[in-house]
Parts: sequence; structure tokens; C-alpha cells
Amino acid sequence: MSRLELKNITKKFDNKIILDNINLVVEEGEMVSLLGPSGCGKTTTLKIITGLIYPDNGDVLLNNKSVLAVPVEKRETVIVFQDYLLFPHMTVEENIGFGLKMAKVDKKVRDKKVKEMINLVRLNGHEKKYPRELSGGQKQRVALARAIAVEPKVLLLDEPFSNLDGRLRENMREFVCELQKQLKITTILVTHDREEALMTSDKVAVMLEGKIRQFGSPEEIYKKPATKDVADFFGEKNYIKGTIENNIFKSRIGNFKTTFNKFSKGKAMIRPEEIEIFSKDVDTGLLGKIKKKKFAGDRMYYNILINDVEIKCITKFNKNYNVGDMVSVKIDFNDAVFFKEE
Ligand SMILES: Nc1ncnc2c1ncn2[C@@H]1O[C@H](COP(=O)(O)OP(=O)(O)OP(=O)(O)O)[C@@H](O)[C@H]1O
Repeated sequence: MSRLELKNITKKFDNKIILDNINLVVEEGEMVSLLGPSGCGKTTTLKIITGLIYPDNGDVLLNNKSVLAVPVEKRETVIVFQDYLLFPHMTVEENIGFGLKMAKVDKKVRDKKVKEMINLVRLNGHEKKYPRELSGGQKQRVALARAIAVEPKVLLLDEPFSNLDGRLRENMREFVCELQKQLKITTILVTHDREEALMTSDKVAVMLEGKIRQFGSPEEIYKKPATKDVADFFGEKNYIKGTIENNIFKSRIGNFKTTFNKFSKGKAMIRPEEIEIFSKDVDTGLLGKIKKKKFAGDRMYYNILINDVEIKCITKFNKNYNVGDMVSVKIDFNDAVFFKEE
């Protein structure tokens, strides 16, 4: 177990800044997601942590000590890549024991550890199989077992679920989370999947264009995005233009009370699931007309016009209104995030 810290990490490739002053702390036993779109620098960050790439500036600290001078094989940080990189000519148990063999661990100790790992990742009965005889989920468990077998201080998972589909993806996600909590291993999970980051992690670092734009709990990141970029990255939202004076948000859809009073002009961001709709005889003080509706199984998506302003709203499937219906709308601006006009 270990505390990992990245301090002012900068990296350029071909004179282009890829990582721009990255600061990040992963406390002992924590699971942190590094979340961002393709090409924002996530894998490069992991490679710098393990020593596969050297940063141009900054430092990597393990338990408050710089490890930049420690070579890859001695750094005690391991990456599990998305394509698993198993050795095709080795069996499951040989793959899992590979790191221990390289570290010249005694055969008896090694065999015991491999057995322990096979049990841990539930691969009993598959010990003598070759990677080509395994399913995607099984291959991933071999890769995970191989990484954990060497008892690394830090586990780095690079898009570990991206090659898996649907149910298997969810099962593996849950499995990895439970394993991480059981072993209390300091872990960074790289992903571009927002829901995955929110569901699996103690904290989420949102990375955009080589910078960490926000670092916080999943709830903070989702509900209180620090910048518009972060808010935009997290899917559906409404921006409502307006001004704030004496804790009143004034907009084209009406005036609302808010605890916020820090800007005069800007936009309020409200998530569609935070907007409630009722039949028009319920008095919320705000009426709207259903412009569009989409059925999505367990949810309904509505676009509602309030004084010509289009508002997106997500409700439970049983709130069934028709296009053209007038509905009462409830928006709590105390839940809103306000962004100043740039
Ligand atoms: N060795 C390299 N030489 C030159 N450019 C590189 C090198 N490695 C990465 N890059 C560039 O750095 C940028 C960040 O790459 P990186 O692999 O870290 O992104 P990522 O966020 O992990 O993306 P993805 O989710 O697609 O894997 C990309 O524009 C990539 O082309």
C-alpha cells in the first residue's frame, strides 16, 4: 500500500504540450479515476507513473519519496493495459507467475502465490489453458492477477473494461471494485466512461487537454462542476441565462430564489433529472408546454418550452405526458451551478 503524488508533471511530444502541470494525490488504498476524452493524456500519465516515460518537468512521489530515478522494474507500480498483453505461449498459471519468476521468487513461494491469485480472480479449472482458450473477461482476470501477484504499491488500470460488452463489463467492473477494496491497493483507473468513473471511484480527476480541471468526489464532480468544460463533459444539462441580484435569479423563464449571490450576469446550469414536472393543476408557479418526448425504457426524456426557452427534463417512465400538454414545472435554483458570463 502506498500514497502516490504527482507534482507539477509536464510532458511534451513533438513540441506539443500533452501534460500541462499535472498535480494529483492518491491516498493509500484509494481508487481514483482519471477521466477524460480520447487523447487528453491519460495513458501518458500512467506511463510516467510507472517509469515507461520520463516527464520533462515535475516529480512522481511514492510515500513522499521521489521515484523518478527508480527504473520501471523496481518501481513497484504496475499497469494493466486494455488489451491485457498476455503471453500467448504461456498458460494461465505461467502468465500469472511471470512477474514473480522475473523477480526470482523461489518456486514454492511462487506456486503458492499463483494458486492464491487463481482463487482470488476465480479462475480455478483454467490454470493450464492458453490465452486463446479464454473469454475476454477471463483474459482480463489473468492480466489483473498477474499484476497483483507481485504485490505492487500502486495498480494502474488503463481502460480495463473497454474490450468487454454489456453485462460482462458491469460484472468485471464490480469485481475489480470489490477486489480493490478487499486488497486496499492504491489504484488509478483510466477511463473515458463517465458513469464508470462515478460508480467505481473514491475520487475522480477530470482531465481535459492535458490539464486536470477538477478533482473531487464523484458527487462533487457531477453536481458542482468547477468549470463549464467539466459540466459539458458530463452529458445532459440545461443552461439558463440570467442575472442575480439580492439572491434572486432573474431569467426569461421567471425569477427564482437562490442562495448564490456571486455574479451579476451569467448562466445557471441545471441537470435534466433535477427538474420535476407535474400535471398543470399542481401549482409550482411555472407552466411549460411539452415540445418533444422520448421513451427510454425506465426513463422519459422531455423537452419543455417555458416562455420560448427550451428546457430538458428526465423523469421516471410513469410520468407520461403528451406533446402539446401544458405541465407544471419545478426547478430548484438552490441546486444550480452558476457560471459567470465570459
Ligand atoms: N510516444 C509518443 N510520441 C508522440 N506523441 C505521443 C506519444 N504518446 C502519446 N502521444 C500523443 O499524446 C496525446 C495523449 O496520448 P495518450 O495516449 O496519453 O491519451 P489518452 O488520454 O490515454 O487517450 P486514449 O483514451 O485514446 O487512450 C495524443 O495526442 C497522442 O497522440
